[in-house]
Amino acid sequence: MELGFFLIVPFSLLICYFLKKLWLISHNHNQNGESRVNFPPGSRGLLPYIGETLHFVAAIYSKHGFYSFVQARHLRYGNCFKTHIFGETHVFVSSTESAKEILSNDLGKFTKKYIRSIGEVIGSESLLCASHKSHKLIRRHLLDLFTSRSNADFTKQFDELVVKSLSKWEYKENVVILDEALKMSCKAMCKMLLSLEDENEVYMLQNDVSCVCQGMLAFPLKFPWTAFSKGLQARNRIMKMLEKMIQERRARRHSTVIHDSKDFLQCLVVGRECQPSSSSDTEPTLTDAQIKDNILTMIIAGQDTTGSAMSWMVKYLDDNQEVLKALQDEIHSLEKRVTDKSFLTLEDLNEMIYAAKVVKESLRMASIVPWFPRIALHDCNILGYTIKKGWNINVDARSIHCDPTLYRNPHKFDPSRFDNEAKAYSYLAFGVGGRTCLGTNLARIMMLVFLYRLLTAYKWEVTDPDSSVESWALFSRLKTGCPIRITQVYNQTN
Ligand code: HEM
Repeated sequence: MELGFFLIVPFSLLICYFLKKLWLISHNHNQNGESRVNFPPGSRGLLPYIGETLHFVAAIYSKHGFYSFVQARHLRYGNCFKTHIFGETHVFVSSTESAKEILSNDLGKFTKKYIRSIGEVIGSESLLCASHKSHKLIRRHLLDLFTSRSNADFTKQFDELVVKSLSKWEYKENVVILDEALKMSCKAMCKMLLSLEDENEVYMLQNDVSCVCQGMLAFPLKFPWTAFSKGLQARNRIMKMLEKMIQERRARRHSTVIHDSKDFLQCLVVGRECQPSSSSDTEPTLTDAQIKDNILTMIIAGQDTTGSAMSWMVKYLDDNQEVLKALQDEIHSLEKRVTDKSFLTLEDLNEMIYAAKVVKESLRMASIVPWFPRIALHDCNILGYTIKKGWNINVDARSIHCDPTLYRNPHKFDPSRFDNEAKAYSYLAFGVGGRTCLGTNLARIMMLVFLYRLLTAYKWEVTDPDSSVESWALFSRLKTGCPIRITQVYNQTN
């Protein structure tokens, strides 16, 4: 009787298995129960909702960070694969053709999508989360602020700030580039957006922004001790501060006292009086909620990315002394021409031809924003595979940046590869299309000014070469933060 039972169970399971297979074949479905159309390769995991979520979370905590999850599957399946995480299907694509189709989005087949916790913490009116229609309006208003005049003002402001910050290193031996770069980029954003300069206020805002960033990545659990709740609380404090500032700006508008702060907030509050507007006169101005959410968005988008990029750049230069030498030669010859002036100008930066390539190559190698999330609005076909409406489709910028058919010897740090124009859609450090980074020029300015001042003020060497990445970070960040040992450079003028 017992033996019979032990034979019947596996036998029945076997029969069930074959029946299911027969059913799937007759109904034109594959083993996962999907219709036999050509879906991208990849695994949906063993359990329905969980899918490959646990693998993804394990990658987040690994030495190589969350991107290692994508990288492993890219190696296994190629330029297009699918996975199932947090109950949703995600497709990753990494060819220039697919990047063009998705990012240019000429046919309106895709839209941007962020997970719920991101939307709640950064705000539903943020450029990152707003509906297609609102996004267009907000983006047009913000674009008006990034003029050549504001770039020129920003160059001077940022240079002043870097000179001041670097002078404080004089009595230090060791400096962590990421910490210093985050402070500098946060101060720069506060000044440009809000004319906020008070050290304490900037410090408090930086802490709140960091809580918001952590909340954006956290599980949306609203208990007082969770990162998500802390992110929301920090957001509320920032919103209150911005509300107060907006009221002050409105009051100033009617006052007879002349104020010279023409920061971004002022321009957005006062509207087209301040802007040589390209947006039509009939276009609605932004609501307070839109202004507040997008000031917060710009602080986050501008601070963390640029801070991380600077620390990667210093690490790559330290790892590649011959590049550092060529860069030093360029900067020292420029230094001879600019020493008489107090601060760098945009024209000076335009002369930093090799340095600009160093910046570009650092951003390619680091791929600070490793993939760009979108969602398919209709069933469609990408690289010969069927993509279902509602699936997440991510353009894997990092794989494109490391594709040996696009970049020879892609893991070598070689700025001179940009002597020639890169192939269309192969360089995605700032994205492409209607969602391209608004701060591309600002980021370049910050990185060039920082390079110039670092190389002319100090000699340095990285003291911890570890290239592990931080586990829970919004953007790709070095875990060590890139610590350096510095010695001051004394030139003839000292
Ligand atoms: C090295 C520094 C930076 C990098 C690598 C970077 C990268 C990017 C990328 C890749 C995107 C597009 C993402 C997508 O298409 O899904 C983006 C969007 C954006 N970036 Fe940056 N960024 C940097 C600095 C800045 C700065 C300084 C600002 C300052 C305002 C800024 C503001 C924005 C905004 C507002 C968006 C959203 C644009 C939209 O959705 O229409 N970024 N950035």
